[in-house]
Amino acid sequence: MSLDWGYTDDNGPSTWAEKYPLAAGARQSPVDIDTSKATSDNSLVDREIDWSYPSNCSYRIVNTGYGWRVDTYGDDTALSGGPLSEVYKLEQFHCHWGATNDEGSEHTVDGKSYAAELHLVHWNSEKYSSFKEAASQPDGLAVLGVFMEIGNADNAELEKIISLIPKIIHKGQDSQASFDLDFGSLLPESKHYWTYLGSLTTPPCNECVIWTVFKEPITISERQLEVFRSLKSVGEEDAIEPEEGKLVKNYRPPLPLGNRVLRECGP
Ligand SMILES: O=C(O)Cc1ccc(OCc2ccccc2)cc1
Ligand SMILES: [Zn+2]
Repeated sequence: MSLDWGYTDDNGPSTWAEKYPLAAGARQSPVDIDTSKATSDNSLVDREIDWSYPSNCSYRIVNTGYGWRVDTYGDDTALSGGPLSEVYKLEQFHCHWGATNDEGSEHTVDGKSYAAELHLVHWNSEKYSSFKEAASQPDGLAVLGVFMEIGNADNAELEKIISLIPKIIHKGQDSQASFDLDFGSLLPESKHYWTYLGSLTTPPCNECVIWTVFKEPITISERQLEVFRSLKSVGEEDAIEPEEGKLVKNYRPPLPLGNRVLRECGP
């Protein structure tokens, strides 16, 4: 069964616009962050970006066929300040990675890729009544992008998620877990970031995202990244060779920033 879209040569990012016309828009993500083009903006400093996530929450981790995704039940979550005019709720978070460690992030910085990129997806619950409705609005979603670089030590918070991946190797599998996830540990210490108006980085590529990409990466170990790459893009019932269907890459390369403003907060 051929997928509508994916990351292989015949259904990858260069083909998406055929079935998802928004993918050819002028406000697409990701972008290469050309640091020489970033402009400082005091309003970003005056209203520091702020988040609050519960320390203990129940989660569902699912293999979407394009990677793992943790669905949160965002009741007592909140993201505000910085480039945001309203309060946004956390809907889900997921990750993008590559086949080798010299690629994998979606955003790049002066042409440099990181090994992976974590996305925490929030929706504007002050203005809209659902995630779905928000995803059709220009200020509907706020995604925090966190670069991940290879380090010697395992990332302890990510390990709680990684320990569940063997239960969701095939597309469509999910696992319910209630673990004490400290989101703060999934974010870098520094709150310095770049921000710009963009889109979903996967079809339907809606141009509904206010992006905040942190400057400081977090670390992940090579072993942990290999666990991500062990996920499969096909269901358990799809009879394929063991090595086939492995999700070794699920990132979209950068699109032109065009005449969009790229702002930064912090050096
Ligand atoms: O990759 C990203 O972080 C962007 C992104 C964020 C949320 C997301 O949700 C799936 C989805 C959103 C709207 C409509 C259909 C599907 C899909 C992509
Ligand atoms: Zn993403």
